[in-house]
Amino acid sequence: MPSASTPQLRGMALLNNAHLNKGTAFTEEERRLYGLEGLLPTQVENLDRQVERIHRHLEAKPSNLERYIYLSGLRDQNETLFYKVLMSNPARFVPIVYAPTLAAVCQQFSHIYRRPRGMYISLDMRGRIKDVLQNWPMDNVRFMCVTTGGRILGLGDIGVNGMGIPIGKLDLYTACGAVPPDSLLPVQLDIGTTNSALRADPLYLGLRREPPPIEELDSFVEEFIEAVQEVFPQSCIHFEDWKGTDALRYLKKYHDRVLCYNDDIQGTAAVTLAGLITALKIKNESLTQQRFLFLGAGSSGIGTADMLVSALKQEGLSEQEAIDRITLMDVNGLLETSRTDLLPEQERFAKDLPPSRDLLGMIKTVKPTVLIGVSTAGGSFTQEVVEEMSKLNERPIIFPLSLPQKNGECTAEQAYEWSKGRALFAAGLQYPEVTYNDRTFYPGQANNFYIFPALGLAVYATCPKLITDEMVIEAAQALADQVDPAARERGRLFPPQSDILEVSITSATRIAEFIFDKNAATVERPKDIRAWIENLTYKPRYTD
Ligand SMILES: O=C([O-])CC(=O)C(=O)O
Ligand SMILES: [Mg+2]
Repeated sequence: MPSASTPQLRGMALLNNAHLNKGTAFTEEERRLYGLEGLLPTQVENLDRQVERIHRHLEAKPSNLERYIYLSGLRDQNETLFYKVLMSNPARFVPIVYAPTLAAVCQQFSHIYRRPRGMYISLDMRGRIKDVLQNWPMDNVRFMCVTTGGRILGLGDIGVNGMGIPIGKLDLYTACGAVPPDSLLPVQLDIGTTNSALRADPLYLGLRREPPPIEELDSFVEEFIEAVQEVFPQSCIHFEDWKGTDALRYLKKYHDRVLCYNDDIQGTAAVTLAGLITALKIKNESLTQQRFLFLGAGSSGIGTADMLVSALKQEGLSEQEAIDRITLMDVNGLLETSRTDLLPEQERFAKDLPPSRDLLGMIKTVKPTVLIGVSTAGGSFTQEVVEEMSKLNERPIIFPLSLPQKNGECTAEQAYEWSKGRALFAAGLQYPEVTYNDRTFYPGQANNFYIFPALGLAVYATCPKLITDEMVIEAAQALADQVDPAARERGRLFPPQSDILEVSITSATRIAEFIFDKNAATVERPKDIRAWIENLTYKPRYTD
């Protein structure tokens, strides 16, 4: 991709450069100047007219997967137009370039593959990762979204097919947070895959081997992290959709060493916390009055539980008091002290209770006010579970967060129906409004896209050396504070997606302020932080 110092491209080379191409929007003068005359139809159009045509193309497509493929092609032809389309209607396009369509995209990634995007760093490149990173044409990389594909959404290990996720997450940095796209680099660490069906697929694009033992993986990741520090010293490493144990281990290892962030741990935790803060404003209760039960104790479950402990401590509880409020169950049952399979991060939450695999029984024992699902066990919040929560609580807080839809612990309709309209509900995906007993309910989408684009924009602007949990909690607070009382009145837990850019800029301003207050920024504090941030944001428009 070109930078300011790139010599002016001409003719077909200019039309084939997605970064500089304007297509039919090249003016007559530009067409003369750059050898484009005769290469374009006569009409000179503006960006809005071009967007209109794209909308028509998209309408004619039979599925969101086809729309995704079409939009990826558009990005390869004309980046400005691609982002203009996305930003013209985020509520419509986020579900296409991101969840839920991304689940289908990732499952078929090797089959629908068209052109390379981002970087693929494989185990075979050990010892040379630094040289390989230097092949990337841009040197101002500020965010790398990195996956191994080890746990993509609720799809398990899908190896390099997971590359759809870093691409999609980074699209949202721009579409929802206006972070300039040329500062973003999607990365797939190809470590092989445990998925034998994929390895047997002749079209599969990754290494056909099992992932290496842990020590080997650790040294590969270490070489990668070190190489990033040298080649892109300003870049934040955004870990996404690694196998749960890897996610927890590497965040712990690197969070106070390099600028990094784990979206599944910290982002999911922050958006859940934001939803809780809003739900508690509706209930007029405090966080310290709650008891939390989690189904799922992987990276998202533990990450959210850890962040709750931090938030409860900020509200005055001791660490032990905070931990006592939180109970977790996973596929092997309750996290309790006799279990021998727990990670250190999980052991801290182990209860002195007998073993149990019975969610309903656990609800009766613990009497939670908040039930959170991060288990990928579709349908596990049964009617009995929701009814028991509703027996214990006037307004039960029920967040089935697992993705994709078939992995969700219950649907919005089920939660409202089984709780007789009393549940305060958020899911990982956006459900349409639900009408129950003549009342309309607005299910929230507790998705980390309310957090990472805003946090990313704040980090882009302030250049801190590390991302701390406190900054992430500030992001949650900033989000919750943007749900106004009238919206809360209608049971809404999150701001509308249609305003996502405005929401992200407001959050980013708050987070940046916080970073300056903590003396964690490495740039000078401006007088008007919001205006300064707005000035740094990417605007999809053609430049001369
Ligand atoms: O990608 C999403 O929509 C949420 C997420 O991080 C995950 O499920 O891993
Ligand atoms: Mg994720």
